[in-house]
Amino acid sequence: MSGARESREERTGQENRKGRAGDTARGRTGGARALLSRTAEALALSLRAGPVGCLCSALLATVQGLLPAGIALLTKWLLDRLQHGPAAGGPQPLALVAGLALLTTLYALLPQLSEYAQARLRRGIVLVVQDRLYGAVNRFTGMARFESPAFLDRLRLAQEAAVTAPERITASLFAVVQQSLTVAGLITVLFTISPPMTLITVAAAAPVLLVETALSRERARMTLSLSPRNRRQLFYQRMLLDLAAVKEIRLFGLGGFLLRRMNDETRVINAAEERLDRRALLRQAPLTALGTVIAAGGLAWMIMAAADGRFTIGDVSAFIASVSGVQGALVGMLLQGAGAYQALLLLGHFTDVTTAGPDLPVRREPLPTGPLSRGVELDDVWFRYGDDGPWVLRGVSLTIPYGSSLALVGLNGAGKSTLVKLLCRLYDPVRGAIRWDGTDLRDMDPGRLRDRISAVFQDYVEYDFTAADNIGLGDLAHHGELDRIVAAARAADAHDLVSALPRGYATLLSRVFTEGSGEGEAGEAGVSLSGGQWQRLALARAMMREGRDLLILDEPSAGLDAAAEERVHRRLRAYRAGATSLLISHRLGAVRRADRIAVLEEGRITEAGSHRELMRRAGTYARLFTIQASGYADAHGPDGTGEAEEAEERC
Ligand SMILES: Nc1ncnc2c1ncn2[C@@H]1O[C@H](COP(=O)(O)OP(=O)(O)OP(=O)(O)O)[C@@H](O)[C@H]1O
Repeated sequence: MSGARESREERTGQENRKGRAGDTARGRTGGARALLSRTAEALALSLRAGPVGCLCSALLATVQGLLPAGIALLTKWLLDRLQHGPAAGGPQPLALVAGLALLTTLYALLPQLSEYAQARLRRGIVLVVQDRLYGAVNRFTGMARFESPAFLDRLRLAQEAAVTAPERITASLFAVVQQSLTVAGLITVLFTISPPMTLITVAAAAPVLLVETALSRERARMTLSLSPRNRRQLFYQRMLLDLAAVKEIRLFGLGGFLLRRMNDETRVINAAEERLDRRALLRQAPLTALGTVIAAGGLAWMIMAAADGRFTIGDVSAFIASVSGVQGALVGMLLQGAGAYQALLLLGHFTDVTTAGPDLPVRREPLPTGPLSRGVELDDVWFRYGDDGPWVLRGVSLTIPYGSSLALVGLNGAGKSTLVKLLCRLYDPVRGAIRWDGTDLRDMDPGRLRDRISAVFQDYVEYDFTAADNIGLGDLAHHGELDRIVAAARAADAHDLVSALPRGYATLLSRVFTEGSGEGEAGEAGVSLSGGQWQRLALARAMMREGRDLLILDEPSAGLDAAAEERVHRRLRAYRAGATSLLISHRLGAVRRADRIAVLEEGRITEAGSHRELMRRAGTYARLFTIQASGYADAHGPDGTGEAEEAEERC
């Protein structure tokens, strides 16, 4: 193996690894720098999502923050004026009453305005964040990350973060700004009255502040440690409501079992929360009492001083307003800060996903992917899903010459579908290479390569769209062309079944959505298809991709009845004639007419040749074929003897 090749293989291994796990190191820590950069990121996101909503929220927070100090000051002046008359100086009582009325009205109205501005901002953020997250996921060209439990876990957290975190961080920041201004304003008012009283006010708030700081850290830790349990709880919830699982859950009586497991998780979560709440109560109660004692002591001293004429009634009123105001604002700041801290940790997962590097290496200037003219070649391809996993493909060398059909046969788990994933460059080989007319797939743009391929995958998708959409999605450029959709349906033996649907090609195929439902309307239920009918639509979708260079059919007829299978394969043979194709099927009758048949056993090609050559060779293929053919022969005649040849023909 050449040095260049070795280093490419090393890189591929690393990329596959990176693809499976994602970039795990970044973003999940709660270090100060990471938190600061995430705060900046959340703010930038909010500004982008709704600059007006953001500025309005900031302005409202500033005004709301200063209002308590203003109200305390006006109240003090009013009381002083009432106590000492014009000698007290300052504005007229009526002006003070009017000022107080204005400020208290604002105090009542501004929260509603700021709720409106933040809801507007929230909607904008959801759109931007959704676009960013799913756009990033869509840019992953391979599928390793989608098959990695660690990355899927991260993706779920990122989804959660996308919905809540940026808005929570922004809202918390505004709230912290508002409460800081409240604290600063009240302390300034108090300081003008009495610097020692300012100290007493801060001292009264300090114990609660300390205990809340410790508790918010504990809460953040608990949320993180309970997150796997929360995810499992969600999994049980989903299972209990999942349409695909209903049959098994009912038949095997699994409902109670799943419910018990879900409740067990909830009990553990509840117990942990209960423990923390109890600790909070035990610590908060005495310290809150201590804070109150300090404040009460300060108040007693102030009243005595007021009796001596050193303070006015207005001073006493400002003191009472400030103590409760400062304490409330400080605790509020802490709670908001704790909420923001948790949201910032969660945002780390969102950042990880949206900034994850490419999962497969793509050349800066990919080589052109021309129309296939010579063929596709697998050269000593080795592949495994993880560095410590078993080899799934072990030195596979195969050629699909241009214009010919290759059938791949093998037992379950032999590696056939894996090979398909590699051909579509959803993974890269760990060793060896796959070449398209001599060009390594890794040197091509994956999008352009896939544009030249059509495929029916073993696990095809059932889209909750109309029948026409289900087929038209095969070629988005011609998605709305009914003639082409009908031609594809005919080629896949799906036209009659679609025509018989209540609204033909416009019928919605869904058990989840309803047809023709507008806002507030229930709409008609969509139509459900059988497995074999869905499979024919998947085939039609592949047929929609006219003029592609390589057709891959991975078990295209597994769910079809015998008559449909025969019709489909007849049409497929006509469709494949002259085209380059790879057919994978356990139904050996369907593969026998391929130009070449290769047998894959435990990741190795053990036999290759035409049907007749392989039957003469009497190896694995012949054995498997005979087993299947004899099944038909048994069914045909009472003793099954002398029927093999006839059965072979029928196969
Ligand atoms: N995402 C994955 N991660 C780890 N191992 C995998 C993954 N997908 C498949 N495998 C393993 O790779 C091996 C080959 O699987 P593959 O699906 O390619 O087999 P197959 O020949 O298509 O089988 P079948 O005939 O049952 O469809 C199996 O042992 C399987 O467990």
